Amino acid sequence: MTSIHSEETRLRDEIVEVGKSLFDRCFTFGSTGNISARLSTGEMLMTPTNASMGSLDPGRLSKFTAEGVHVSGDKPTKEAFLHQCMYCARESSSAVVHLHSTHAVAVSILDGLDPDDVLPPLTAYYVMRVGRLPMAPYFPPGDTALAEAVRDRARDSHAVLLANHGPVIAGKTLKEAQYAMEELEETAKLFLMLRGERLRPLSTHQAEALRSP
Ligand SMILES: O=C(CO)COP(=O)(O)O
Ligand SMILES: [Zn+2]
Repeated sequence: MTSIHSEETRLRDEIVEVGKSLFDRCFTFGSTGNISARLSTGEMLMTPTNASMGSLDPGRLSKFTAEGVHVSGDKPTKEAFLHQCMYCARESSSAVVHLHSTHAVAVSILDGLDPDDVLPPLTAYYVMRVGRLPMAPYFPPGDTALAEAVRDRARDSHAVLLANHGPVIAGKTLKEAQYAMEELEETAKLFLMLRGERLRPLSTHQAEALRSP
C-alpha cells in the first residue's frame, strides 16, 4: 500500500516536473500537449484538458482505473483515448507524451514524405531514441478515429506523428518518452534546416547496428 502510494506520488511529481521542463523550453505552448503515466497497478494518471504543461498541479491530475474509467482529478485531456490506445499497443510502456513541438508539427504538414517513416536516420541518437516515425492521417484532436489510427502504427513504433498536429511517443519511463520527444524535435529542426541540401544520412547498416546493439 505504502509503496503503491509512493509510486503514485512520485509519478504525479514527475509529470509536473517534465511538463514544466518541456513548456519552459518551448517544446509546447499555450495549453497544447498532454502527458500520462501508468502505475504498476495499471491505473493511469493524465494531464487535465486545457491545462498548461508549465503549471500543472500534482493533486489535480486526472486518474483512471486500469480499465480506463476516470475516477478522480480534473476533467481529463481530450486525448485520453489516444494515450490509452498507446498503452494498449505497447504493453511495456509506462508513459506517453504528446506535444505540439513546432518543428515536428512543421514536418507533419509537409507533403510527399514517406508515411511509413517520415524522417531519414540523420544521426545516431535519432535512431537510438526514436527509430522509425510513421505518420497517422489527420483527424481532429480528441477524435477516437485518431486514436485508432495511432494504435495500428504504434504496434511497430513507439513514436507516431499525427498529420497536421504533432508527435506522440510512448516510453518505458516518462524520462525515456521525454528524451525521445526532445530528440525527435531537434531532428525535425535539422531536417528542415537541411532541406534542399544533399544529405548523407546513416546507411541502413549503420542504422541497424544502433537498433540492435
Ligand atoms: O494537444 C491537445 C489536443 O491534441 C491538448 O488537448 P487537451 O488540453 O485536452 O489535453
Ligand atoms: Zn494535440
